[in-house]
Amino acid sequence: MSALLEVSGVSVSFDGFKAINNLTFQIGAAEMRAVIGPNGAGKTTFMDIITGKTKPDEGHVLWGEKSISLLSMSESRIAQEGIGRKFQRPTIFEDQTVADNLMLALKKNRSPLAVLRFRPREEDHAKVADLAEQIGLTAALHRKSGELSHGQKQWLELGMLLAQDPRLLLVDEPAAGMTPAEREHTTEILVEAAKTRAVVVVEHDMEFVRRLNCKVTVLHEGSVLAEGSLDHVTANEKVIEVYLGR
Ligand SMILES: Nc1ncnc2c1ncn2[C@@H]1O[C@H](COP(=O)(O)OP(=O)(O)OP(=O)(O)O)[C@@H](O)[C@H]1O
Repeated sequence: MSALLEVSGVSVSFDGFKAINNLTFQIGAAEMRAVIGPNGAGKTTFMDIITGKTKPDEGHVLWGEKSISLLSMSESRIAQEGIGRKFQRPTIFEDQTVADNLMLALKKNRSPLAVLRFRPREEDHAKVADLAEQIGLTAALHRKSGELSHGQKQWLELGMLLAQDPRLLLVDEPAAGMTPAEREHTTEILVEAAKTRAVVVVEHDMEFVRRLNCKVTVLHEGSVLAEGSLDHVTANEKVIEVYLGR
């Protein structure tokens, strides 16, 4: 399987402190990956590098079939390439309905004039209905988004990201603050999404990671400490020492 994203030998320092240290990482075009690691391991910085927010001091970040470098691209250019990121805090339009939020997020020509002239067509309504189904919000389509529960808001934001049809979706702690039932539904959305795209989930909750049932990358001090199935990495002595705290 050829990689969709290939990170190699990447390092970045902040005031002399190496937050990412010779990091190597690959993900395929339709793959789910969990990234775990103790606080300060470099998980956020790793995602910042992929999305162009932070530029590394050295290394390569190659993207797609043509292995183009993401390093010289702006954040918005990288987003256009098909890399979507979900932060912990949802950024939905609370005064708008679920349907409106999804409609606004559809992949469209985003020039100001095009946005003003945008009149949804039948296919756009169908896409919105499809997305609502994927995130389990069909019954809430016409509710104001501000009235949704915490979990529902997170799903709506996932739906808005999926509306852009990213090839790689980066998700930061999707299960934080959710009830067990909400976590289960979140797992389903992500597992489904990873059938047709790459999904990287940064998560502290081991039960959640177990249910994702995917390869796990353990970061420590800015490098990959271990990689493999959850059982494989949690049996690793170094991982037990630094992460599981024994
Ligand atoms: N802009 C910055 N300036 C200085 N130091 C930074 C900066 N960004 C991150 N760091 C440091 O780099 C290290 C890695 O941070 P990062 O936030 O990537 O870790 P993390 O694995 O996401 O941690 P957490 O699980 O707590 O979110 C930390 O020691 C952090 O203090």
